[in-house]
Amino acid sequence: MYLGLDLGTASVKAALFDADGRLARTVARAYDVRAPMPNQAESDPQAWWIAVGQAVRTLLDDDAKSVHALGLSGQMHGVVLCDAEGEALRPAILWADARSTAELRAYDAVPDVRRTELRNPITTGMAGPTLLWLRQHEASLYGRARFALQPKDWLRLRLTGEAFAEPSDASGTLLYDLERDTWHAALVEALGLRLDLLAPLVPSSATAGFLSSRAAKYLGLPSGLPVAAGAADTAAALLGTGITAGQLQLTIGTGAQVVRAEASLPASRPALHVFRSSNHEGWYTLAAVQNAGLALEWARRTLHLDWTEFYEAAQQSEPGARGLTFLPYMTGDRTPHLDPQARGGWIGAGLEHDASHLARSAFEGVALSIRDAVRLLTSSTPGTLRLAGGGSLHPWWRQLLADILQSVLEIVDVPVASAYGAALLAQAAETGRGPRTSIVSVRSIIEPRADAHMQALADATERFSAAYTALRPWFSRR
Ligand SMILES: Nc1ncnc2c1ncn2[C@@H]1O[C@H](COP(=O)(O)OP(=O)(O)O)[C@@H](O)[C@H]1O
Ligand SMILES: O=C(CO)[C@@H](O)[C@H](O)COP(=O)(O)O
Repeated sequence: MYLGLDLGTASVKAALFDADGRLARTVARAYDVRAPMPNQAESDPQAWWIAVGQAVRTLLDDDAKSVHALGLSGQMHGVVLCDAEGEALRPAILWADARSTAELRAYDAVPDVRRTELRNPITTGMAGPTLLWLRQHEASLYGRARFALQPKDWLRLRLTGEAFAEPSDASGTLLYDLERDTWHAALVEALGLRLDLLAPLVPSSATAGFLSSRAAKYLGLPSGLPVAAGAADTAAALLGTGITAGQLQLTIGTGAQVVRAEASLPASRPALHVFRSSNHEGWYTLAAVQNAGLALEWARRTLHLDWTEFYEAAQQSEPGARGLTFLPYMTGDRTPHLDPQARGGWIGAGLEHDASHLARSAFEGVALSIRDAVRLLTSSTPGTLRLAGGGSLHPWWRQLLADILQSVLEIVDVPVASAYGAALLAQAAETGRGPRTSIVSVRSIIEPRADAHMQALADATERFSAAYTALRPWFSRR
């Protein structure tokens, strides 16, 4: 058996797969994302550690002795500032954090050629700008830290006692040279950041340490098991769902990611990311929707509804939510607007609206934001997208997505694609043979409808775009 651990933004997913790639069981444990100040998003790594322990111990049952190796995947871009043993010096600063707006200017001073080698827009929430913020605002912690790690690399340090990074997460830090496929030492130096904070790089499918006796006891596993370097959650999901060059995937979790796997290193395009995949040679272009499950969760909590009630309320409203618009930009927007100052909320509420319209417009707003990302990535309406992620499971929501995207959605039979990708990397690390091809198959297909309610959705689309355009100057003055 192979254990895949996906350290997501909202929860950790632990999943056990047999050597043929069949899912045996999966367990999730949630933790909090906090905003101590406006524009911030943090999580406590100790809460991650507790959730990992609970999830793995619950998952294992009697299978502990049959586990051959572990692999990790995790939320991208964030920073855990820690000591040599992985003791976090402060809460992790996450991808959804926009505190580093002023620090983005430091990248302007870097010669263009180096910026091009990053192949990515300069945005808040990425490790580079976050480290610039930490150097400026928490200089003593910054000076004292031994490592600045991405979340799953921090988890691996806690599991093995060794610190490593790997290309799929490192390429999402704005400190990585996509052309030479290594840390961008010259850029790190030009920014005045500490290169020694970045861990040595190994391939995603390499063994990057062995389970320490302390961690083994904590998880209920044998000590000495190989732990694969693993991959960023999006890269792991691509491996898990078996997407190949040219195919498109939509993952919906806390954020949503629209991804096209690429056979060669793509040129950079405004408001789109280019990251390394988990293969030795492979990349993907990513349109990043900053607020998906995160915005729905916010709306649901604000309306004091549980998920079942939230879906029921939304289905009681007519399409278009009787003219109500919801902007989901709770933590700013990446694709397409690259606007960390943007914010969310309901616009156009009148006495004719009730909770059902508020709920329906929240789902429509998130779907329309995903539509914007899809359009920017593909410049058209894509025929088919493969769907993954814990925020994409409800049948009514899937149909609404297909209708708003006007694309066919393929539903695969592995609910935890990133954890599956992590387990495939664990198997590759143990066998030394490179990741096996995913065995997932398409279980069902959601066809977009083209009936009467499409006019209401078309009107909602127009209102949604106009609302952001009208509000952009107001957001920038906030
Ligand atoms: N029934 C649901 N419908 C839509 N979104 C949901 C539902 N339940 C949870 N979510 C949202 O989906 C996200 C969890 O999905 P998951 O793939 O586990 O995310 P992550 O990898 O970010 O932890 C959370 O942001 C949560 O608010
Ligand atoms: O920000 C990105 C990609 O740019 C995400 O891949 C994050 O890593 C969040 O993932 P989820 O927690 O939403 O799955």
